[in-house]
Amino acid sequence: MTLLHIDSARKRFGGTTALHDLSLQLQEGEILCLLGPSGSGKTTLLRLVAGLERLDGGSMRLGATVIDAAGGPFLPPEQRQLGMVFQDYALWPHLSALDNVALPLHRLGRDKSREQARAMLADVGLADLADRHPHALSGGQQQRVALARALAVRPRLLLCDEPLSNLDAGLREELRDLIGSVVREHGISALYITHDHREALALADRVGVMAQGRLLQLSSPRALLRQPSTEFVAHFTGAHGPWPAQLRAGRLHAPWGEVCAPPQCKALADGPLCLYLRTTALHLPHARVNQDALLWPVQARVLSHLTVGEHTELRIDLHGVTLRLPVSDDLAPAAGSTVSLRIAAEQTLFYPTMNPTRKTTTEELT
Ligand SMILES: Nc1ncnc2c1ncn2[C@@H]1O[C@H](COP(=O)(O)OP(=O)(O)OP(=O)(O)O)[C@@H](O)[C@H]1O
Repeated sequence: MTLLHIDSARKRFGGTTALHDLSLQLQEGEILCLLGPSGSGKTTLLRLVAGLERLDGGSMRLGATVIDAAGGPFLPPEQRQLGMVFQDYALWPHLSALDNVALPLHRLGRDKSREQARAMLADVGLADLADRHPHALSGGQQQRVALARALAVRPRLLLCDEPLSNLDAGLREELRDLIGSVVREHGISALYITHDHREALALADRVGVMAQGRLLQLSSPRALLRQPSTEFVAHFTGAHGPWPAQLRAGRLHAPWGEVCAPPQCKALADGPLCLYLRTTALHLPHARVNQDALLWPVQARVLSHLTVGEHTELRIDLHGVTLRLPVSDDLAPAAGSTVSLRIAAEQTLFYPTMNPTRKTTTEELT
């Protein structure tokens, strides 16, 4: 069942149009992540849903209730039954973790509200720190308190505005997984905004990619990875490229030579194309691959080795595009050497273009 209906939402700030007639629907129990670069309109959309801004065009419904319609009804934020988690935790500094979580439950009375707050703090792994004040908690712990506070009121919808962006990389993953599991356990729907595609892909049931106030694609993480609808979406969700290519009579002329065009080119007209790929489509010499797969042999130049946490990565130059490839420690060819790779052709992505050397930018989307 649909919980949140956003229908042709438009928002202007002076001469800037922050949202251009954006429509989407969020289902009950769904975690929907909005992903996009800075200025794409993510926060504006979240603030409109929260009731902190008003629509200039279109409408929004929460269940059967119209919460905002341009020139029509507007439901104040406090009547929308929403929970919110922000980047900066927004805890009361003079209250303990327990009292921060219990405060919005005050209608239940002191004992009951504290009992529920304690249970919620236990759900986010903070049972032992309930009596600490925010200044005595780490950033990650403060964000757990903020999450517990937002969920304690059993909101119909949880709104998260880049909740992990002030935390270190390791902690971000841990808290991302906690948010996902606690939100799902409580059966709550969430609208979650981020500019980190890994975060969105790991957490969401569906991801919406935004640029310049428009929704470019709304898909499951799997569909988004396999079939990004535009070059911009491919690039923004971590695909590498572009490599210029030419399609001619079932053959592909790529920088690494003339090869058999993969099935996904069938729908495309002959002519210049931009080719993108994810590192999962690149196989090292000894990697096991499906023998029936169409593989293109390529040579890449090793630029350097990087140690990323417990993993080693090779920085390679593949026909003019630099990318990082995870490798095992025992396979670490020297910088300056050449490494033979195979590209899983069926996992490559193609976009028609008039000028195969250009990179899509957000400006071009307007
Ligand atoms: N209160 C405001 N007054 C004027 N312009 C605004 C206001 N809020 C947002 N904008 C503009 O609207 C556009 C969308 O901004 P928004 O903050 O929604 O983007 P965002 O995707 O959330 O970016 P970020 O990731 O940097 O927060 C931007 O051009 C921004 O400058």
